[in-house]
Amino acid sequence: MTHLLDVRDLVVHYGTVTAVDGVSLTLEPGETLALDGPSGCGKSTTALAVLQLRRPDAGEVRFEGVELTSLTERELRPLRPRMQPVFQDPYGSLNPRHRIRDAVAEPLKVQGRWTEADGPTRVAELLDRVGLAPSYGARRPHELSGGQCQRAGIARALASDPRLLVLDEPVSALDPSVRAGVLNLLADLQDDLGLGYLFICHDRAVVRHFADRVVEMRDGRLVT
Ligand SMILES: Nc1ncnc2c1ncn2[C@@H]1O[C@H](COP(=O)(O)OP(=O)(O)OP(=O)(O)O)[C@@H](O)[C@H]1O
Repeated sequence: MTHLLDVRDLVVHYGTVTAVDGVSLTLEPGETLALDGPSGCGKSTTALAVLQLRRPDAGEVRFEGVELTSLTERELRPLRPRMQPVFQDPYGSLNPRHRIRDAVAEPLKVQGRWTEADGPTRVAELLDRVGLAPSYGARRPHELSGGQCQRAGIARALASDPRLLVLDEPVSALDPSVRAGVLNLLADLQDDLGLGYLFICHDRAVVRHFADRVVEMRDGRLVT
């Protein structure tokens, strides 16, 4: 059976520090797997290695059946849109000088899927899909609240038509009052689009509510 994501014996070193020490996990379409554990245990490094934003030192990452670690950057390029990150800091993931509509349009343009006839409509649809009124498209990130900005980041991720979202503490930096709204949005998107979520979070209540399965990490390893 081909999993959406199949990670085997992943190892990542930073110099003499072994941040990830033999992590194996699988994820199916439409499923949320939470990665929980204390600060410094290697959760973010696992996320980066899955996305091939940090190339692992050993192990395999199969995404939709394709083994990524042996691919060159050039070979990875067509696959990258299908696995999108959403990071903790909503402002950090958007260029502060770009209007929201341009940030959401950029993946479409880079991937050759932009036309003047259809592109603006697609951007408006994506903003609507994440609960942002069209007028937000003209704003820049600092003119949005943290929750609105995270929604814009999610719209930008969706512009690539991903199958997998790697969500690294996506609501931890948000005001508690807006967290539930963003989590509900993520749940709706998963229902509609069948996205797989690798969800990094150390808030037990959120994990219990949101995840289908939870794996716990300690000192670079999964504990069972
Ligand atoms: N760029 C880096 N260079 C050197 N060491 C790093 C780097 N990034 C992380 N580390 C180290 O690797 C280990 C795992 O860090 P990582 O950020 O993956 O953990 P984490 O579980 O995501 O922590 P947090 O919840 O605090 O984000 C830690 O010991 C950390 O100090």
